[in-house]
Amino acid sequence: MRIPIAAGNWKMNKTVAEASAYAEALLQELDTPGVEVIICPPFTSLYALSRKFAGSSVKLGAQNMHWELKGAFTGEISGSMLLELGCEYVILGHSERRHIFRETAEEVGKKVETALKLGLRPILCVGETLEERERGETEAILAYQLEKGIEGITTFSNVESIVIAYEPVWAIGTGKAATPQDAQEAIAFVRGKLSEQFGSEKAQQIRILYGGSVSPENVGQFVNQEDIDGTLVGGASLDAGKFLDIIKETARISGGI
Ligand SMILES: O=C[C@H](O)COP(=O)(O)O
Repeated sequence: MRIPIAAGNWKMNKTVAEASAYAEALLQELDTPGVEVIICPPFTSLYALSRKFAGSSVKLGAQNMHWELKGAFTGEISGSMLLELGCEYVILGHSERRHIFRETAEEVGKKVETALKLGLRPILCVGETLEERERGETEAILAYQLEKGIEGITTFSNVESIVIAYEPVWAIGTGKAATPQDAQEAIAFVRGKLSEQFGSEKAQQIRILYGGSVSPENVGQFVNQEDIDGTLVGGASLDAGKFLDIIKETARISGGI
């Protein structure tokens, strides 16, 4: 049984004061034991939120990290620094990192490898652009990003701790979500690739999320799909009330595991 996830990626939003107020509002209302809730704030709010969420079921994630543990990498943050701040998860290879900051698939793979070695759980994002989809290249892109993302981890036994997020680039922040059928198809393809790499038993344990214009209104349709184990939410996670609705709907559709 794969426990569903509702993960909020705040991107570059919220000051420490705003993040703390959000955490208080979330904790006051949160009562959904069947869903794993993850908040990924900017680095600057991680320490404050780790204190707020201590003793609660809410998990903390970062939005990026470097593949090296320390050194002359101005402006970067290491996985061990994230662990010290109480992070359990780290988003890697988000499309904004790949497209705006030109992160390569190989670099993402190095980060995934380091995260798993440290015991940090990667949320590895994969997804095609609109042009790639229109050219019929969706599966080729997913296969490539996945292959490079996981190629360093075949020797590790904790591969099931990885989470994959399928985020079609054209659906991110546009209000135009993928159809649940298209998302299911892409995610089933990803699970098939994981199965080829790690065997079907491991692949069945790995959670795969959908991300891209998820809202309280459409989340149920995604979580209802056979291979979709939750959502990675951007814009709608910035409002504690909306994110709570997404968590509740995820719990309701998943049958309150
Ligand atoms: O990581 C989250 C995604 O980029 C989705 O963002 P969005 O929900 O604002 O479309």
